[in-house]
Amino acid sequence: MEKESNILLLCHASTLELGRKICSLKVENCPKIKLHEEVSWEKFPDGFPNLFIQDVDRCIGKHVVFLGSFHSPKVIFEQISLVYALPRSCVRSLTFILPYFPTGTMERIDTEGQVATASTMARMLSAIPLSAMGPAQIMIFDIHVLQERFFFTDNVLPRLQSALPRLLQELNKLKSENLNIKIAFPDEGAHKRFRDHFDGFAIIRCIKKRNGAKREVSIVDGSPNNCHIVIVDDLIMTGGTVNECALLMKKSGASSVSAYVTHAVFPADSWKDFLTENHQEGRAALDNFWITDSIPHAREISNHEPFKLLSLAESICRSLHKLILV
Ligand SMILES: O=P(O)(O)OC[C@H]1O[C@H](OP(=O)(O)OP(=O)(O)O)[C@H](O)[C@@H]1O
Repeated sequence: MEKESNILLLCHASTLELGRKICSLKVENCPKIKLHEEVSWEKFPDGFPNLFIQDVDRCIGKHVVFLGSFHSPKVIFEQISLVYALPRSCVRSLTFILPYFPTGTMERIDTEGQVATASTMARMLSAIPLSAMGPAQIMIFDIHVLQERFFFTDNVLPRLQSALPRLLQELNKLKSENLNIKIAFPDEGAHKRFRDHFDGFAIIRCIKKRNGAKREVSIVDGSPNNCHIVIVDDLIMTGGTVNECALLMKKSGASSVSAYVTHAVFPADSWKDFLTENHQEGRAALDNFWITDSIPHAREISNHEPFKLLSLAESICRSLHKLILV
C-alpha cells in the first residue's frame, strides 16, 4: 500500500496549474505530494488581501510547501503574508518555492544612490519565521548571480537550483540527429553563470554593452559559421539581448538560431515580437524559443510558435523529496 504523503503543497492562485502537475508526478520510492487547494486569495474592497486557509489543521506536523510567484509587485504582499503565517500553524518544516527571484538583476550598485532591491527582497524572505524543524528553505531557479545567496540571513536556507538540466535533455535529443550545436552566451553574466553546464558543447562567448534601450552584442570567442546556435540566458525582459545576439549569429553564418531562457519575464507583452507569425525586419527568426514555467504566463506564451515549454514540475518534485527527506 502506498504511504500517505507527509508533504502538503499549497499554491498561489497563479501557480495552481504547476502545483497540480507537481502533485501528479510520481518519484520512485516516494509518496506523491499532496495538494491542498483550499486557500482563498480574496481581497477587501480597498484591495488589501483577505486570505483564508481552510482546514489549516491539516498542516500540523506536515512538511508544508508553498509554491509562489512574485511576477508582479501586486501579488507579493499577499504571498508574504501567507508564508509568514504558515509556521504558526505548527508545520514541521516550510519550503517556499519561488521559481523566479524577480529583483535579481538589481543586485549591484555602480552609482551611489541606487537601491539594490534584490537585497530588500532577500531581507523580506529572511524574516520567514522558524518552523518546528528550523529555518524555511527557499527554492529559487537560476538566480541572476549566485552571490545573491549572501543577501539572505542565516534565518532561512536559500536553495539555488538550475533549470538547465531540462534544456540539456532537449539538446541531447537534437544532438542525436547529428546537428552541430553550439551554445552562445550573449553576455559575460550568462557565460559566468552557465558555462559549466555545457560540457561537450562548443561555446560562443559574447559581450554586451547597454546603450539606453539598445543592446550591442559582439563575439569574443568562437564562430557560429554553419552551426545550429542555441543562445542561453537566465531571463528575458524587452528581448533586446536575445534579439541582438541572434542577429549577430545569423550575420556570422549560423545555419539556424534558437534561444533558451529560464525566466520568460516579457513585460508589456514583449514576447509577441518573437512570434513566427509576426516576423518583422530587424528581428531575428528563431527556430525554437524554449522557456520554463517559472512565471505563470509562460504556459500561455508557449502555445505560440516558436515558443516551447520546458516545465519545472519534475525538477521541483525531485528536489522536494531530496530536500525534505521524508
Ligand atoms: O531582454 P533584455 O531587456 O535585453 O534584458 C535581459 C538581460 O538583462 C540581464 O542581463 P544584464 O544586462 O543585467 O547583464 P549581466 O547578465 O551581464 O549582468 C539578463 O541576464 C539578460 O541578459
